[in-house]
Amino acid sequence: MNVTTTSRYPWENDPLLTVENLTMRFGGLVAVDNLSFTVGRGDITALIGPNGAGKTTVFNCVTGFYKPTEGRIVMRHGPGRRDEAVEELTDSAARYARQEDGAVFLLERMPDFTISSTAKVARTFQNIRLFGGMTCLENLLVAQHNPLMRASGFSIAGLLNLPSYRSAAKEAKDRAIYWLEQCQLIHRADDPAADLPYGDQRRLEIARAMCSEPHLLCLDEPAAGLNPRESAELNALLQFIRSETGTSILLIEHDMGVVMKISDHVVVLDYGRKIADETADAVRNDPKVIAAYLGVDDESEIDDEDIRADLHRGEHQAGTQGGEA
Ligand SMILES: Nc1ncnc2c1ncn2[C@@H]1O[C@H](COP(=O)(O)OP(=O)(O)OP(=O)(O)O)[C@@H](O)[C@H]1O
Repeated sequence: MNVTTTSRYPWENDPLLTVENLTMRFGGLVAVDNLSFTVGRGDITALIGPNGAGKTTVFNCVTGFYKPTEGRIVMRHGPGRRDEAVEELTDSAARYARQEDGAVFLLERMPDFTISSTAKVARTFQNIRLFGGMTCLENLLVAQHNPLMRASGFSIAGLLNLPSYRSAAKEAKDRAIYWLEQCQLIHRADDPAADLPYGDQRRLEIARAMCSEPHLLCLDEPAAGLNPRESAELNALLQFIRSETGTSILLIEHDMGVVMKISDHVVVLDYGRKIADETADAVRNDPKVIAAYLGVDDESEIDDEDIRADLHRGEHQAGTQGGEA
């Protein structure tokens, strides 16, 4: 049975991911300090903060690259909070539990490859990690290696080219072509990934992640190094992904033009701690956020036009986003 609660924020009523009291220490350094936040189902949630605030460390914990020092990271398939199922799972030794209409996962217990294949969390990296010598199409087919291996019966059906394998292989290719089209890269399908301009490589990484049909897409600075036209194309692509596939997006981004235009919800970190957790509108006017970006301790001393202007980039368009209360 799902417990229904009504919260001030829509993302708390239908959470896809909850990060609960997450702490990550590296020796004496506390990179993430007792952090809790929620990613709403179908939302674009941004994680922002100054350099070294702990954003990538949070991604690495969510995607299983790091095992958190403390804390719980819950992923839910299917609607609702599923509080009872989450507590039962926590009390057991299991990593995940399936229900009739969904499943709950404790990501801190799962190895990284099952977080992507079973919990359906995909990610891109701050530094592009494509197979440069493979074509764009091949990069997208490699991303679907797991379902293809299953369909091949781990060799026999594939070797004999049985109908079940042929149909899985066709589906994988169709999916790859679909995402190349959506990312405006279909004309580069047979070119080596390394030959693509930087902005195209960033979109190819997103296409590759989408081929695994994730419920949650984690993007680490997808707008880094993009020119204004490419940033606008990225905004359109992320909004398309949300509206057409329902995939939720968790975004680390320094480009406030991207963050403020498309985010339903913004979480702000500073020195590993959460200092704001609000709609984009509320965050851009928050003195604590402006102070963190300026690196000043006394909020009353803030009067920096550049930071204010940066946080207000995209304000007009943000007002049109449905998720922003
Ligand atoms: N593997 C590691 N070992 C030791 N310290 C680490 C490790 N990974 C991150 N850190 C430290 O943790 C802190 C947070 O780093 P993190 O990369 O998460 O910040 P960030 O907010 O993503 O920064 P940026 O915006 O510059 O990418 C930093 O002080 C960093 O040096």
